[in-house]
Amino acid sequence: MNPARLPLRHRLLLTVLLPVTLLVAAMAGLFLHRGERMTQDAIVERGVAIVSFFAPAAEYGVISGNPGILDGLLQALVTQPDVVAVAVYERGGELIASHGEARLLEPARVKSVRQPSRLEQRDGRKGFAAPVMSVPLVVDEIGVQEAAGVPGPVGWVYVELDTSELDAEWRSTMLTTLGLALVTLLFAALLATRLANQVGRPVARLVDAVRRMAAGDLDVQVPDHAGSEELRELQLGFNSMARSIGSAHKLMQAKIDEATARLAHQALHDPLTALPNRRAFEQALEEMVAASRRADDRGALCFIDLDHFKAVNDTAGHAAGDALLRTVADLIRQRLRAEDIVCRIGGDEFAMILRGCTSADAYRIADGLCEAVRELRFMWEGREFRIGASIGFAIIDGTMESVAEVLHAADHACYAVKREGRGRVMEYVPEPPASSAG
Ligand SMILES: Nc1nc2c(ncn2[C@@H]2O[C@H](COP(=O)(O)OP(=O)(O)OP(=O)(O)O)[C@@H](O)[C@H]2O)c(=O)[nH]1
Repeated sequence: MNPARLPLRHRLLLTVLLPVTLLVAAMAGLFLHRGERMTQDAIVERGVAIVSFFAPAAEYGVISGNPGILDGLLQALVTQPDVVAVAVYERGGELIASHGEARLLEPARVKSVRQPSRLEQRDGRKGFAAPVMSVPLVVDEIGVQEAAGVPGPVGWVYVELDTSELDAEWRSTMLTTLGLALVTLLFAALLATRLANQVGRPVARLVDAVRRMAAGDLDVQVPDHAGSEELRELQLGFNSMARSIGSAHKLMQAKIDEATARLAHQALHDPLTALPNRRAFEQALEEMVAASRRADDRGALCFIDLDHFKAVNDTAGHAAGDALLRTVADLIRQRLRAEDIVCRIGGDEFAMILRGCTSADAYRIADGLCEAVRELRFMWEGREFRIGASIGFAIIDGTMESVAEVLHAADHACYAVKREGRGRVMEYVPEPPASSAG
């Protein structure tokens, strides 16, 4: 596991807890180890001290072989709080006197002892033994003095101590130490968790918010109440930055939507008259023709070509021609029903798609328009201009195969009006099929 890949919160926890745990464990271990050694050493020292004192004191009793002499000494020893058994052996290994119940006593081992020492320890007890040495005296011309040479032991003493109370005390000290170490670790863990939460959580939320922003969620905000002032500033800064980016994005999106709508409108409308253009006209006509073939939906396509429009352009200029085109567009628009469509399909050419009408209806509407254009008095810089309109129409009733056929029919009718003198309305009449020569 690579610690660098851990989340920040876990890394903070690890950084604080690992050294603290190691330190507490090392301190507790050292304390327990040294404490135990010192306690055991003190007990051994005491046991050795007791047998060291006991051996010379028992010398006379051992040499005399009289247990009665040793009795008082043994009684005094067992009154010591931790001394539970004492025993005295003579040179041959025979037990001379004893007191208390010795559990670890092995006479053979006692007799092998050459100096005060610990023999055995088990079940909360420790056994100590020491040789009883007798220093023989010689009487010479100087007086009474110790004989030369190393004498052998004349007997042995044995003392057994009960250390269970000390052991229990030591166990309790050990448990207290371990408990303290545990409490210290828990406290450290609590502080580390708080620290990790105070720093790690806000940072994790910020990271998450940045990711959501990158994924397109620009309304994202983070809570701004982190414990540390620097983090709080970071949170507030992020929120204000996110708000700015969000509103800039919304503004930009609104402009894009507006531009897109404008482009879409421009693509389908004539800039001069604001009427639907040729493209929109073709779409509308396709729908109308499809509807007429699908259902019994009748309509009419009218082509309007202005008469003598060029004269206005030539006499009063292009601006006048433009103004006149706008006037005529308004005129046609005002005369149409809501369900009808009027488009500018060329220079001075307009087209109307009339829905749900018969041939008579279409004629009436077109004728009314023709009359209105004829009546129009267009004024430009104090001069009056008059124009006319030639209108040809074709009925859309599902009998024609295609849009092209309908277009051709209306155009044909309009051309016929132009040819026959302008200024009126004519319906397209299909030519009768050529009769077969009889
Ligand atoms: N002002 C203006 N003139 C245009 C525009 N588009 C085309 N024209 C002009 O409109 C005229 C149309 O020509 P015609 O239809 O032959 O002119 P007309 O006098 O109506 O002829 P008839 O239809 O035979 O009566 C041309 O002179 C074009 O230059 C435009 O957007 N603005």
